[in-house]
This record gives sequence, structure tokens and C-alpha cells, in this order.
Amino acid sequence: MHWTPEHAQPLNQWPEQHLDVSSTTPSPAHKLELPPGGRQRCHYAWAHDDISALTASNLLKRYAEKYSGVLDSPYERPALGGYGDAAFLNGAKGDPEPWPGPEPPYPLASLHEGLPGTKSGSGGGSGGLGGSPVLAGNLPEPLYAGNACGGPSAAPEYGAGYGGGYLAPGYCAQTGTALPPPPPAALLQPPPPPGYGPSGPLYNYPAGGYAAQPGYAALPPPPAPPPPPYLTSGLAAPTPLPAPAPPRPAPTSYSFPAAEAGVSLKRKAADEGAEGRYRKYVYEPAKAPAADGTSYAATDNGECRGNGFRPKPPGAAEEASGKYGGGLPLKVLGSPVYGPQLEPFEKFPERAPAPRGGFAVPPGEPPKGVDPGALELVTSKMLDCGPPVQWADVAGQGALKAALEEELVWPLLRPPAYPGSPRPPRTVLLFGPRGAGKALLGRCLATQLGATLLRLRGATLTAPGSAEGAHLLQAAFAAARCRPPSVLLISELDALLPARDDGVAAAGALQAPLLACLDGGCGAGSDGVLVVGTTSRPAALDEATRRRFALRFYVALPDGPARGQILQRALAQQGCALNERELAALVQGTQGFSGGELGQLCQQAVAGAGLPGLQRPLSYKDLEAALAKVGPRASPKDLDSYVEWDKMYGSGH
Ligand SMILES: Nc1ncnc2c1ncn2[C@@H]1O[C@H](COP(=O)(O)OP(=O)(O)OP(=O)(O)O)[C@@H](O)[C@H]1O
Ligand SMILES: [Mg+2]
Repeated sequence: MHWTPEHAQPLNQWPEQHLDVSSTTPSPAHKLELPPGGRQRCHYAWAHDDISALTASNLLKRYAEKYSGVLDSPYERPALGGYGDAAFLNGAKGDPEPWPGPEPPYPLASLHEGLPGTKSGSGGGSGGLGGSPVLAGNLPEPLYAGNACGGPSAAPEYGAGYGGGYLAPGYCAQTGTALPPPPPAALLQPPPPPGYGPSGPLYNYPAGGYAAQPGYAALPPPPAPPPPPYLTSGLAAPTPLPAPAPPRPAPTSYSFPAAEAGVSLKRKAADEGAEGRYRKYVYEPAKAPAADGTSYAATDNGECRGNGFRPKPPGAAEEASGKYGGGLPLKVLGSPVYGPQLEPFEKFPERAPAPRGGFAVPPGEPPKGVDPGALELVTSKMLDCGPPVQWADVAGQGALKAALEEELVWPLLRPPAYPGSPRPPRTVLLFGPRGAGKALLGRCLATQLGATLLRLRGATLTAPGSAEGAHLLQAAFAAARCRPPSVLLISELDALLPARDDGVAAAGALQAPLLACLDGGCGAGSDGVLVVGTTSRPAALDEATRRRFALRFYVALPDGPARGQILQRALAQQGCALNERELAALVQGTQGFSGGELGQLCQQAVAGAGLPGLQRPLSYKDLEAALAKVGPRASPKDLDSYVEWDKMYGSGH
């Protein structure tokens, strides 16, 4: 058949002039899946009118020579009638059946071979997608793992720089090197007929393309570039890309970001810190105190002119020993402090707890109405001289730590902006599951405020009966008030209140003295005293008690990374170091555990291993065995109730 220019009529006249071609070779841009059912005469729309007649006839001749065998290939093709002409010829209009069954589409490359930009000689490995972006767009992803050409719409041989010309397999955009400017697309590829845009499938291949075809898996290496004659003259043949890198093996191990080298996380944290709310909390090792010692005004005797809370005096040595009877401070006991958190948290210059013993009630008149014996008891038994707790010692809880710092610590440390300016909050309620870290955060607040910490437990106060308990409570508030700054941490606050669920007043309910002290009774003014109440039963608090706490924060269970950090630290204390895969499995297996329960798990593992004195480090098996005995206490229903309570009464964060 001789192609003549009138064949290349504008497409809108095409229906009147469709062509009967003796050759069954489709124009490359209109390569159709020949319908199954044997050899058929096909009608093709030739719609390009830009290549010269000579070129076209050369092309035709070549196609005819090269592809005359195609129709003898073994694939069964459905009868052409299976696709209405309109459907067949205007694939975008019709919706022909997707190619049936597993039968693979015949190897495309052999059909595209000999096309401009393709290699000469025998059909190379398939997988080269025809140049037509639409054709390519609907076929399986190119099988090259490292295909530099992007998704399926770009032929895996050349990048877009070639405008999707007919490309032999194996050429990819030289992303690094500049390709010669692409030849005018019209030269390389006849424009698709109207209605076939790159977006609309020209041939309605199944959207997901075809399943990877057998035999396609191991593609032969990309063939050599086609000799120049097949490329529009003047274009240098693109240099072949090196064989694509083999796909990377899936990562076998799980690495806790916080467990990574602090540097990388710090860099990451710094990046994360660059924007967003936690900008100022980018984790940094403690900085040396500023030359003048503090970043806020302090009276000459080192007392902070703020709200009675005192910054750490410049250069004050960290108290070496702590509540652990001369043991190493908390930080040293475990593995190095938690690596920078996932939500990094800036540390204030590390603060030492108030000097030990400095809490003795000043000589002279004990505060009025306070039982001296109780006072003595409180200051000796309830004073917490534990090691300082820095923000980084609390794993996870990034948002909560930010809220505590911004809404509590800073306002308390900052001197009043002006006389009569609103007083910062002096009471905060931390609620959440047992062992979630509420008391730990209370201790952290005392460290950040440079305050002395007095710890009370609701159960301890109610045990000796309400009268005794009331004296202890009043003495605690009085002691805190006569030695500011101090933090009064009252755990299990709910134990002080009448048990609301059964309506019967709990023995020793101390609600009245509690509310009186929270209202400023029990001793001198409450400047310089922060009361931190914690409870795992917030619903037991009645409205009167709830309202006494200006801030109420939910302390949730640790998430995966936080659990990993707590486990790593607890295991380090047992001389146990799991590999990342084991650690990941353990983190996965301790979903719903609180920090306290993770600690119990490790202790159970030690006990279970029957290792008096730990002759050998704990193994993963010991921990697995312990998992059978220690489980999370908080049920999903409990967790939901915390979230509900937080929504209703929480300060949010
Ligand atoms: N986020 C955390 N990071 C590090 N350690 C934690 C964390 N949460 C809990 N722990 C550890 O778990 C143990 C229990 O923590 P804590 O006493 O603060 O829990 P709690 O919420 O006060 O429990 P309860 O409700 O029983 O009083 C402590 O040893 C603490 O160090
Ligand atoms: Mg507690």
C-alpha cells in the first residue's frame, strides 16, 4: 500500500476517509492490541501529516518487513467484531473488554522495534514501553527498579526529554546529563486523534495495567542505542544508562529514631524544630547558664523575683546523690538519658533540686494552726530528694511537655509582667492510666522550677484516719508555704475524696481540708507553691475539686518509640541489650503498656530468669516469658474514658 499525503487528513474528517491498508502494521502512535481471534484486516487512523512522504513510505516499508510475522504470532485474538468499529477505532469512546485472561500482551518491543529511536536488529527484551504515553500509561510499571524515568507514562528507555518518542528498551533519561533537545514531537510521534488525550486511555487497557507477565521478570540488559538513521536526523543517539540498580532489600530491622545517633536525630530534630510548635523544643544538650547566670531577673540573694520560683543558681553543682541512698542520680542509673525525643524537647539548663535540708521550716514560730509533730513528719518523710528529672528523662509526651512548659513553668518563672498582672496557675491536675508517668512529670516540674518537692500519696494520708490525715495534709501545705519555691505533689488524689461511684463517703475522706488548703488556707500565702494533683480516676473527682485545678492534662500511655526508649533504658539497667529486631518485637508486644508496666516486665524477666545477681544479661527469651505474666492494666474502655474526660474537662494540648 502506498501512503499518500491525502491519507494524512485532518482527523475531524477521518471517519469518511478511514483507510483499508493491506499492511497490518499500525502506526506506532496508534498501535492497538489487535483483538484476539486470528488475523484480521485492521483499520487504522493515520493522523500525522508532518513526516515527509518518503519517510513515511520508508517507515511503512520497514514496518511491513519487520512485522509481517507479527500476525502469525501464536496469540489467539478475538474476532474483530468483538469490538464495535467505533469502540475499536475510537477506543476512548468504546469500552472494549480488557485483554482477556492471563494471556500476556504480545511483546510490545518487538512491535516497536525499528521505530525511530529504537534499536535495529532483532526484538530486544520487552518491557520497553511504546513511545505513546497513553500506551505506556496503561501498562505495568516499567520493571526497572531504578528507572530514572519516573512512572509508566515515561518510556523507560528515554526520559520525557524525548517527548515520548518511540524508544527502544534500556534508555532512560540521563537525569544527570543534559540530553539534546527533543526533536519536535510531531516528527517523532503523530499527535493522537482527538479525544485521546494523555489522560484518556487510547486503548482502554485495564487501569492497573496487566499483571507482570511471565518472562518479563528478568529483562535483558538494555540494548545498544539505535543507529542514528532511525532518529530524526541531527539527534545524537542518547547514551544508554548504566543497568538500573537492583531493588534495595526491604529493611530487616526496626530502628527507634530516638535510639539512633543523637546527632542524626538532633539534625532531624533541628529540622523538625525549624517549623511548627516545637520549634523552641528542639532537643539540645543543656547549655551553660548565661554569663549573668539566669535569663530572668533574680533578687540579689538568688531568689527569683518571679512568682516565688527560683532558677538554678549559675554554675550550681548538680547534687550527686539523691533519694536512692547515695545511688547515682536517676539519669546515670539507666542507659544514657533518653535520646532526643521523637517530639524533641528543649531542655532548660539542667536544674539542681533545692539544696537538701534547705527545707527545714525556718526557725521560730511554726505556721499557725499547724501541728508541729505533723510538720516534722512531713518535712522528714515527704520531702523528695530524688535526682533531678529533666524533660528528656520523660520518654515521649512531647505535646504535653510543651504545654506544661508554656502554660505553667514559664509563667511561674517569669516575673509578673506588671503589678496586678494575672497570676500564673498554681494548681495542675495530671490524670491518666496507672504508671503513665504522672508523678515523673510532677518531679520534672519541680526540677524545672528549681523547687523543693514534697510528695504525698492520697492513700498514705487517709490511712491513719481522717483526723490524722487532715493534720498531715495541712502540715504539708504549711511546710511548702514556708519554704518557697516548692512543689506539692499529691498522688492518688481521688483517694482523698468520697468514693462517688458507690455514693458512700470513703473512710477518711479529706475533701474538706483539701479544698481549704487549695483555696489558700493551711499556712501563709501560696506564692511560690505549685500543687500537682495526680489521679488515675478523674471521674471520681467532683466538680468542686476539679475546679480547684486551673490546668488539667491527660498523661497518655507511651507510644511505640517512647516504649522503645523506656525499655532500652530499663534493660540497660539489667545489663541487657536487645538487637533492633528483638526490641521492635518487644515494643510491638507491649502495646498498651504504661511506663510503669514496662519496668515491671523487665523485673519479671529478671525474676523469671532466676538470675540472682544477674550472672548473665537478660535475653529476649526471658522477656518473652515475662510477657506471659505481665500485661497492661488499662483496658481500651478505660482509655476511652480518659479521652472523654479530657475532652470535657481537660486543658488540651
Ligand atoms: N514517659 C515515661 N518515661 C520514662 N519513664 C516512665 C514514663 N512513664 C512512666 N515511667 C516510669 O514508670 C514508673 C511509674 O511512673 P509514675 O510513678 O510517674 O506513674 P504514675 O502515672 O504516677 O502512676 P500512678 O498512677 O500509679 O501513680 C516510674 O518508674 C517512671 O520512671
Ligand atoms: Mg503516681
